Amino acid sequence: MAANGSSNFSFSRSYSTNSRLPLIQTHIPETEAVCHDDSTHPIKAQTIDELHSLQKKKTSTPSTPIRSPLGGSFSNLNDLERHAQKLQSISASLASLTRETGPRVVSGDPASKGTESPNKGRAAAAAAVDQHQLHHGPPKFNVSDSALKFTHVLYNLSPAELYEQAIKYEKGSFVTSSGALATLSGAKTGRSPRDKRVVKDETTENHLWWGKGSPNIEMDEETFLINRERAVDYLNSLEKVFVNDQFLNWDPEHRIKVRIVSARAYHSLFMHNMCIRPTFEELEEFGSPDFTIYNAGQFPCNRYTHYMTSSTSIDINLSRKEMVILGTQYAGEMKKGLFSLMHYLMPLRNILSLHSGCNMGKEEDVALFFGLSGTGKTTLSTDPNRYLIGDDEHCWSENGVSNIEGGCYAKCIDLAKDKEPEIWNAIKFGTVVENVVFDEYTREVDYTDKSVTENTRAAYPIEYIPNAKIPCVAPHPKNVILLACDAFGVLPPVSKLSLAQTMYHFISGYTALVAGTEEGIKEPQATFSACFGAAFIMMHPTKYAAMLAEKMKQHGATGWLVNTGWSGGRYGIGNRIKLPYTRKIIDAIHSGALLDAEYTKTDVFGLEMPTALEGVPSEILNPENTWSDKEAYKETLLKLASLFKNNFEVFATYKIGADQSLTEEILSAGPIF
Ligand SMILES: Nc1ncnc2c1ncn2[C@@H]1O[C@H](COP(=O)(O)OP(=O)(O)O)[C@@H](O)[C@H]1O
Ligand SMILES: C=C(OP(=O)(O)O)C(=O)O
Ligand SMILES: [Ca+2]
Ligand SMILES: [Mn+2]
Repeated sequence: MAANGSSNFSFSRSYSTNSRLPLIQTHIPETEAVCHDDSTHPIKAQTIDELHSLQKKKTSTPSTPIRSPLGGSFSNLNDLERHAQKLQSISASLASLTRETGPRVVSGDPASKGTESPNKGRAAAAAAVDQHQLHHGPPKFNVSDSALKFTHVLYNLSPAELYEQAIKYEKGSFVTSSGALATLSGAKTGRSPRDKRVVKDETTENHLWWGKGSPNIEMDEETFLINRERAVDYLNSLEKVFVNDQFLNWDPEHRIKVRIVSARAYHSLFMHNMCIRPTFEELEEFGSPDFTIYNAGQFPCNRYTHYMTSSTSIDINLSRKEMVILGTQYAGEMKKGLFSLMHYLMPLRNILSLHSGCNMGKEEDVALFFGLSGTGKTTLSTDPNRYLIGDDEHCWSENGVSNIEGGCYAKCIDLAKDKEPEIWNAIKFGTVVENVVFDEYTREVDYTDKSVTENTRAAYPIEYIPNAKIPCVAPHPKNVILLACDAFGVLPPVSKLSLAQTMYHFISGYTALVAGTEEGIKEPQATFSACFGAAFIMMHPTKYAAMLAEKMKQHGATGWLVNTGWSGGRYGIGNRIKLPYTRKIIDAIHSGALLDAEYTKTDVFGLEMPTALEGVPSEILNPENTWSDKEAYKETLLKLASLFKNNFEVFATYKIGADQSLTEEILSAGPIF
């Protein structure tokens, strides 16, 4: 038979996208009517089962040979021991803290009837591990039914295997026309910052930022354990769980080992993409994790539990090095939860954690892009003329900048191939697309469709961006770009900042978007989020600000404020600044051209705006010029200035850095009116 089939049938030429199925031409030319089989290979399999067993090739010699010690021989005892240890470590992660017995943890898909031996580098079951053997010796009392069951562990599966798991077992999983895995995150399509809890204990009480304005809503150790038990019980009640062992931070000196236990293939693939992927060898040597996430997102927390105010809870326990997720399946919680962890761990090592994108030019000039959600970190750090270091989370240490993650998480609402080709092309096999709508027949994604949510997302490994720099590390930054999407339309498209202004705007963390899709809301909603990521910081914002000031001074970095929002009037009257203009502005920052430009100073905010810039119409550089109603401009400007002022009041009483002078300088770098 002709392998490509083209000689004995062809698709009808009249096939159009309207007809659901192409017609098949069944007329076969006389000369080709006979099916010739030239193959000289005899069939190797004698049975269907045997045929199927031939389909999957073992990746390596059996370093992890058997499911049961009785099941066969093994060549390397050390390997076997290592894998037994790995399984014990996973079993320890899944152990209940209140019962002496738990389910027996075994590796592999329960559906594959024990015929598959795991690949090299994976945890294999040398034997099923009883949790009571690990922790408490033989059971004396308190035996529960769960001790009689098995929990199968699907450990660091490949994207292909995770696709199969998702499609087989998770409703709402589909392969899109570009090969991505489309999933639904359930009722929650964004993070739930009000449901985040942090355990307050002796260690964290004095170290963390608590109280008004802080993202760290307290809970006690006991409540954490109640929620942890709830999550562990839920996970153990399942036939199988997914376990990912991966890394955070590309700086090898400060690499953190994380384990993610989850119930969905979607979550496992998401983290596979977002964290740093270990090599087989690194996985063999992984040992026990530095931090563990229990994601039981399908299962709610109990509102009768102390400190709980809804069915959702995201709980961080820094002393136990654990995080528990209940009642939300939004995958971004895991990524941003780990980011919170880094905001605690890294400053302890005198390393600054940053909610920023980062890229590097050919001359090794490095830029950071700070900004709240939707302001352009991912879009602008993904630049065909520069090396991508990362789109969202970085560390700035003595060694320079390092990406915390191994992937990117791009917004995809209104994504267009011509405007953002790198991100568009990254949405292929292996990429998870969340909450997008697609054509039920062609499986082509409609990126303009907001039916499920406006926060549609794509998570892909960073190497899916062609000019990503691997390893994702870079020298000290030259430019620090603060992005604000100003829906009031009064901030200049770009301004050069003094160090004190950079600090003022960094601590303010301003952006203004238009609130959701609620009808009737025309007024922009100002958001102030300290350090452009108040939801993730663990200590007081001034701690991070002082570190940033110190580093910028030491390395001579220049601060910039870039408005990626409105021009020509506020939302409803003006328009969002065109992305190609913003890109030209960013180019001029990178090239150094803007450093030498001519500047004028704005009223109220005292921002230095360039008078001209290549590729951008000069009249838009001063926002006042773009407003036809000058009175409205002035009014809106003053309104925004007073919002800034009110927001900053709480910081006025804090000392920033070693002496009072920096604090005073920063205070006077705000709007004056
Ligand atoms: N002038 C502009 N600058 C940056 N982004 C813009 C601009 N105009 C429209 N956008 C859109 O705004 C969104 C920015 O989102 P993204 O880069 O994912 O933000 P972040 O990573 O900071 O959350 C993208 O969808 C992008 O296409
Ligand atoms: C994933 C997120 O990051 P960002 O919107 O900044 O890309 C988030 O805030 O949930
Ligand atoms: Ca309660
Ligand atoms: Mn982003």
